[in-house]
Amino acid sequence: MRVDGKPLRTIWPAADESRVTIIDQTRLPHEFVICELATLGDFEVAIREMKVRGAPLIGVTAAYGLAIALRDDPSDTGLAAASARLLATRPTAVNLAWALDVMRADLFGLPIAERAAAAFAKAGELADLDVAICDAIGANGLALIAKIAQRKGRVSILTHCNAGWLCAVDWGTATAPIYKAQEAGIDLHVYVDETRPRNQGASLTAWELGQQGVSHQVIVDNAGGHIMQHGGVDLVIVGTDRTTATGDVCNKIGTYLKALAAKDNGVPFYVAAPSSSIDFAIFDGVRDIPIEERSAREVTHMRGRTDDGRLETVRIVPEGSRVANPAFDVTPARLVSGLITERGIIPARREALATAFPERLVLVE
Ligand SMILES: CSC[C@@H](O)[C@@H](O)C(=O)COP(=O)(O)O
Repeated sequence: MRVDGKPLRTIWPAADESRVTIIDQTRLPHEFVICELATLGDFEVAIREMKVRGAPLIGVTAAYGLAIALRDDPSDTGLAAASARLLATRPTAVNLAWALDVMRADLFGLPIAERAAAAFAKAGELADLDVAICDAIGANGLALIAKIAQRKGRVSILTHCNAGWLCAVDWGTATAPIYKAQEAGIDLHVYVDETRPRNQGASLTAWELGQQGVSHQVIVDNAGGHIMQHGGVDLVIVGTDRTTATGDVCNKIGTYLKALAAKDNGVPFYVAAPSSSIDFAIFDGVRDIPIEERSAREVTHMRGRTDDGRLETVRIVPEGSRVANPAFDVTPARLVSGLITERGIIPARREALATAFPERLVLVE
């Protein structure tokens, strides 16, 4: 994608393999700041504090973090310890575990002296794979948008959180079909849920759609149902942090309410679901997906730029009020019209997932 007209990925390695560079997403949309990650600790902080966030990007970042850690200790113990530290940074998006599993499977059989270089190369492969997957999701999702465009002309899409190129390495998951439709000349409008408490919609999705020149409006999280009732939304596309073997979808808190509103209003609700987000070991998302509980401060405080240009954080909740801050919720498969995967659009059903991704099936049940 492009920032100020220049092509960019969200993460890129230094030529000497000593570090990687990321966009610090906690500074957007007010400041565009890049920073370097050179130690395992840097990677842990970047993921935990959400300088990088979004399921696919967390996975790729962890892969690079493992590669950097192996430069100091490439032994079996070093590999296991670094992997455990990275895995502990965030609990919900399964891409993190997936990327670390893929890395470990590749590295364990290798001579210790070769591991660090091999790990760096493998992390690069995972980054490229993510781009290819999102590109394919874009091509598959484009067909949905094109069909609506044929019927109606302008297509209005609602999205939640940031499942844009900032959540991945490039293209994004939910935004890939939107960017492909834009390239195809389809007239589009995107409603962007602000996505409290961290405002990934208002701060990140709106910023990136603006950079790409896509028509959009930020709406408060409670507005989507109203707009759907009045025929304003043709299609909902969201991302996923973990898709179960049965097609339940865990995504940013508030996604479930949008799915309910979509169902009640006959609006198709699609989930852009890369295979790296599928957890074939989980069958009941509501019961079994670990939901990250984040700090109360994300709810009690808001950060923004004042009219005279200062960045300020202010309290919006009374002192003394307690806070709950679950970061994700689960949308049951019955509310999902379809999963837009890199292998096509499939029903959110166990048989369809197993048929599309047979190599990912696990034997547990
Ligand atoms: C494709 S990444 C998942 C996204 O769909 C997004 O909605 C999301 O939940 C990201 O969560 P975040 O907490 O910002 O890492």
